[in-house]
Amino acid sequence: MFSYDDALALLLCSAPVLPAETAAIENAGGRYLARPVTAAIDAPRADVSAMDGYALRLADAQPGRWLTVAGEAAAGVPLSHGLAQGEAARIFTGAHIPQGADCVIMQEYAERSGDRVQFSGGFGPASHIRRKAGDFAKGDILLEQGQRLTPRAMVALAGADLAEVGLVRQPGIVIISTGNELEQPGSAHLSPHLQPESGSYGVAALANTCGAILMDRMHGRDDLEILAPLARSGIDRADCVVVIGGASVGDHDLARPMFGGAQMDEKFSSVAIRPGKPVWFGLANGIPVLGLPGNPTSAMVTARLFLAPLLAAMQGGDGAATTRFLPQVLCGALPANGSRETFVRARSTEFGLVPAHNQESGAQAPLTASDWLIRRPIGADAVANGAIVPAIPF
Ligand SMILES: Nc1nc2c(c(=O)[nH]1)N[C@H]1C(S)=C(S)[C@@H](COP(=O)(O)OP(=O)(O)OC[C@H]3O[C@@H](n4cnc5c(N)ncnc54)[C@H](O)[C@@H]3O)O[C@H]1N2
Ligand code: MOO
Repeated sequence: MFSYDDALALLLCSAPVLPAETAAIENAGGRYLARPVTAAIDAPRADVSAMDGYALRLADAQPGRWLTVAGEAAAGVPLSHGLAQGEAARIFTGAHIPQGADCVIMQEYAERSGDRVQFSGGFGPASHIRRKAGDFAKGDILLEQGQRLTPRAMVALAGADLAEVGLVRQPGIVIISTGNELEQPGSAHLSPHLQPESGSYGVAALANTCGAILMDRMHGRDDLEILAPLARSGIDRADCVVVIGGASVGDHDLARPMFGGAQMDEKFSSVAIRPGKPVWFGLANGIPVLGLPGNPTSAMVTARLFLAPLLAAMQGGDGAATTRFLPQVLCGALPANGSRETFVRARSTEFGLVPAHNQESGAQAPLTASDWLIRRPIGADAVANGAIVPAIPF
């Protein structure tokens, strides 16, 4: 059996990176950069005011000294001339600093009388001037290749004055669920032997947050003659295929046999984790195929542990970074761990992470509130309330 770290490393080094394309920045949010982003302009473009007030020479600024207001500078509408000694310009946030001025005094300190102004304070130390290129300079690399365009990064991208950007193509995924007992949500009530196929809905939503596009969701009964064509259709169309269920060792577990017609290069099957031990991964005709255990909690945990990094890596991102465990405060206690690494479902609160009472791998309800996974190493000692534990958002 593989350890989680070894299985993840195998998956990441065999993940094919998809080709690049150019896209309008409107559609770039959440996607991965195929090339670094270089600023086309300075920001700010010139020295600009950070406040509404008056621009002047600091040497002229003394309490009670009247200066002549020589005009107005607003954002986008600069003063057409420089400032002479003894002059001030009315200025607004974002306006270019007039030539000759070296500070801005906030209007709260100003007393205005006709075209004269004097100040009661505000003479420093802040000059309230944002310097030309103080944020970034033309030619600076603002975003690296492989970086994901977060909402925050989108500001810098647009601020760099770029209309288009080089991105890695989004992976199209096909999800295949298996099982005679499963029926589309909304129909399971028709028979006591049916239950809703829930796993694919969670996995599809997770894949979506990872930048993938759901091409198709297919379901097949536990019959190789039904499942093999679904597998074929998946690897013929998709960049990545996810199979849910049929991963274990039972007579009806056909997730791997269904790819029998393809050239299957299996990288791992069975990982020493709980939940999710039967998770498996391989390349079928070169297409990544991830097999998730059918139990809904197991499917979601393994999707988070393997599908999220896989999709990041396929988009040229840092797959390992998606599962970087962070120190978190435990709110509650956890027992000693056994011979498989355990990923405990927990809920974040202001006091720390509270483990869910129900840690069953077949559970569905605890998933609604469990927004973190706590990692428990093999053989770990029991931990008490307040301990620092490694965890990732779930
Ligand atoms: N003899 C052994 N039996 C089992 C082992 C083992 O090592 N030896 N492993 C257990 C573990 S761990 C898991 S996890 C399960 C997972 O097995 P499968 O991937 O084959 O899952 P299924 O048997 O297809 O289904 C398990 C369970 O989950 C329900 N299910 C399946 N798919 C979905 C779906 N898309 N949506 C909602 N629910 C789903 C299914 O109805 C079953 O109840 O195997 C253990 N057995
Ligand atoms: O993945 Mo199974 O997770 O332990 O029920």
